[in-house]
Amino acid sequence: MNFSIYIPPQATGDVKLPAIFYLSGLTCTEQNFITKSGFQRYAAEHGIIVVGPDTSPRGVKITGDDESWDFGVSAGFYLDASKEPWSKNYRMGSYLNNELYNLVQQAFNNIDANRIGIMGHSMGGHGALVSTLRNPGLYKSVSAFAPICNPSACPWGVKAFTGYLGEDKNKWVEWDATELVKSYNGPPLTLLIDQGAADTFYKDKQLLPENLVKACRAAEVPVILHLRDGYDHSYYYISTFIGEHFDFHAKILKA
Ligand SMILES: N[C@@H](CCC(=O)N[C@@H](CSC=O)C(=O)NCC(=O)O)C(=O)O
Repeated sequence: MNFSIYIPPQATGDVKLPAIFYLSGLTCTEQNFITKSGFQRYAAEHGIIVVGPDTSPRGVKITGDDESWDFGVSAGFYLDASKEPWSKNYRMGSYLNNELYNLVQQAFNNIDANRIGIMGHSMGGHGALVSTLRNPGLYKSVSAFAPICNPSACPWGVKAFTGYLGEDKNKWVEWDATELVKSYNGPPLTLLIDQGAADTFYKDKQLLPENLVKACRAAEVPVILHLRDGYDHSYYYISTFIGEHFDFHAKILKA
C-alpha cells in the first residue's frame, strides 16, 4: 500500500503538530490530491501534517475487481468488507483507522496523537464521515467535499454495499454516515460539508447531502453545509475551497 505524507516546515526536532488524513474518491490513488488540490500552501501556513492513503487494496487480484470504476480497484469505500471474496483483503476501514493511523504515528514522531483530523472527497468524503462517526474521538475534526452522504440510498452506495457487505441492510447501517449520525454518542463534533451546486453527481442523486443534514438536525449534531453555486465535482472546485477547510480544521486542532 502506498500513502503520501506532507511534513510542514514547522516539524523540527520533537515538536508535536496536528495531522489531517485526506481520503480520495473513486478512481484515485494517493497521488490525485497531492498533485491537484494545492493543499500544501495551507498545510505549511498552519503547520499541519497531511497523510493521504490509497483508495483500495493493491497487489491482490480478485475476479471482478477491475470491471467497473466504481467497485473494486480504486473503490474500496473505506469499509471492511464482510462478503467473500472481498472480505479477506478489502478491509480499508481497519487499514485506515488502525494500521495506517498507528503506523504514521510510529514512523513520524512529529504527529500529535491528540490532534488528528480527517477530510475527504466524494467516496473519500464519506470515508472521512464514517471513520469519525464509527470511532468517536479518534478524529477531532472532520470535513468533506461533495461526499457520498447516504450510500444506502444512492446507486454508487447500493452497488458497493451489496458487493462488499451483501444483501442484509442491517450491515449497511454500520457503514452509512446518515444512519450512523442518528446514534452518534461521542465527543462534540461539527460536520463541515461542502457541495458544488453544478456537480452532476449531486444532480444525479449520488451524494444526497440533504439526507445527512436532516439526520444531523434530528440528532442535534451540528452540521455546516456550503452549497457552492456553479461548482462541479472536480479538483478545480476542491482547490478553490481547500484553504477554507484547512482553516476549519486548524481552528479545532489548534484550539
Ligand atoms: N471516471 C469517471 C469519473 C470519476 C471521478 O470523477 N472521480 C472523482 C471522484 S468521484 C467519487 O468518489 C475523482 O476524484 N477523480 C479523480 C480526479 O483527479 O479528478 C468518469 O469518467 O465519469
